[in-house]
Amino acid sequence: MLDSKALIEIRRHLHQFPELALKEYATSKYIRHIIGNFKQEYLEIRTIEQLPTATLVYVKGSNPKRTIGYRCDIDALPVTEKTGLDYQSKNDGCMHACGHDIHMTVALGILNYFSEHQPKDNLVFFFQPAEESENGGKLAYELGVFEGKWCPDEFYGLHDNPQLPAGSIGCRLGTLFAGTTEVNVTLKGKGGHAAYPQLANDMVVAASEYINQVQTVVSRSIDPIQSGVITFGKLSAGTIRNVIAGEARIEGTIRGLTQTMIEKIDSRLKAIGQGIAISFGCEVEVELNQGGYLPVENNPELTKKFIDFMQNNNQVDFIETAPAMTGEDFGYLLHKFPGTMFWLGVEDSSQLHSDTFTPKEASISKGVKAIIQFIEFRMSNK
Ligand SMILES: CC(=O)N[C@@H](CCC[C@H](N)C(=O)O)C(=O)O
Repeated sequence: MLDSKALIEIRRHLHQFPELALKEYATSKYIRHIIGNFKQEYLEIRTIEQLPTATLVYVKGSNPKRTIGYRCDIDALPVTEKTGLDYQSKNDGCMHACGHDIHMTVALGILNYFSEHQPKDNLVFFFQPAEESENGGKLAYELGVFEGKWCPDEFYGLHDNPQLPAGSIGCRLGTLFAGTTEVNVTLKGKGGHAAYPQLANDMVVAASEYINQVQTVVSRSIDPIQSGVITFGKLSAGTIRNVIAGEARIEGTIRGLTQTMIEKIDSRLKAIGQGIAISFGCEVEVELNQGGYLPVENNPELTKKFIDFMQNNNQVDFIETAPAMTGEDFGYLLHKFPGTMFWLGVEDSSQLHSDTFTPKEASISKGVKAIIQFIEFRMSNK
C-alpha cells in the first residue's frame, strides 16, 4: 500500500507538471504509469479514443452487489504559480491552483489499496479531464463511457477545501455546490481616432456600461433570500491609448444554487445585452454555456449514509458545511447517477484558484484512509 511519503511524491510530481483542460497528456500518462505499477490481478485499465486524456479503471469485486464509482478531476488552471515551493509548477502560466493534484493522489491511494485488497463490490475509477472548463464529465457521459459494466450504481467524488482543517471531511445533504453558466459577451461598434469620438462607437464605454448594469441583477432581480453570483474575470478591448476600441469582449461566470436561479440570471444578462445594443447602437452578442456545470445535488439516501458514517467514525474529523458557490461538472454526473460529493479539508490561508494556494499534504493520507473506510462500509451494506 502506498504510504504517505509515496503519496506526497506522486502529488509533487503531478503538481510540477500541470496541464489545462483536455490537454492533460503528460498527466494521464503519469497516472497510467503509476497504476501500471499496481497489482493488476483485479484491475482493467481503459482509455477512450475520443477523450484521450481520460482514464478509467475497473476493479473486479469478489462478490459484487453493485458497482461503486469514484471520480477525480485532473486538469489545472491558467495561473502563474507564486508559492516559491521547490516543487512549484514547471509549466509556465499553468498551476494546480484548485488542488486537482491532491484529488488525483487521493484517488490513486484508494485505487492502490483496492488493487491489493480485492473489494467485495466492483469499483470504477474515473480520472476525468476538463473540470475547470470544457465539461469533461458531460463529454465522457455523452460518449457512452459509463455503459455496461462501467456504469456505476452510485458515484462519489471530492473537492479539496482550504477553509477546513487538513484531512477533515465536509459534506451536507442537498445542494453542495452551485450550478454555473459561462458567459461571453462580444460588443461590436466602430473604432476610430481618440480625438474624434463623435465619428466612432466606443466599445470600452459600452462594455463598462454593460458590466455596471449587470451589477443590478443580484441586488434587484433576484430574491435576496436566495443566492446568486456573477463574476466577470476577463475583459479585453482595444490596442493602444489613442485608438477608440471598436470591439470588446467580456468573459465571466454565473452561479446559482438552483437551476431556476441560473436561468433567471441568464435571461437578465441577455436582456441587458439587448438594452445596451439599442442604447449604444452597437451589436451585442451574449453567449451562455452551462455545459455540464449543473448544481451539485447530493443524493439524500446515499449522502445520509455517508454523513452518518463519517460522523460516527472517531478517526474522522467531520464538518457539516454550508452550500458553496464553487461549480463542479460532477454536478452533471450526479444528475445521471445517484451519489455524493464532499470536501476534503486541506487548510490553507490562500483560497482556491489563487497563485499562492498551498494545500497541506497531510490531508492526503487522511483522505485516502477515510474514503477507503467508507467504501468498505458501503460494501458491507445492502
Ligand atoms: C471547484 C471549482 O473551482 N470549480 C470551478 C468550475 C468552473 C465552472 C465553469 N467553467 C465556470 O467558470 O462557470 C469554479 O470556478 O467554481
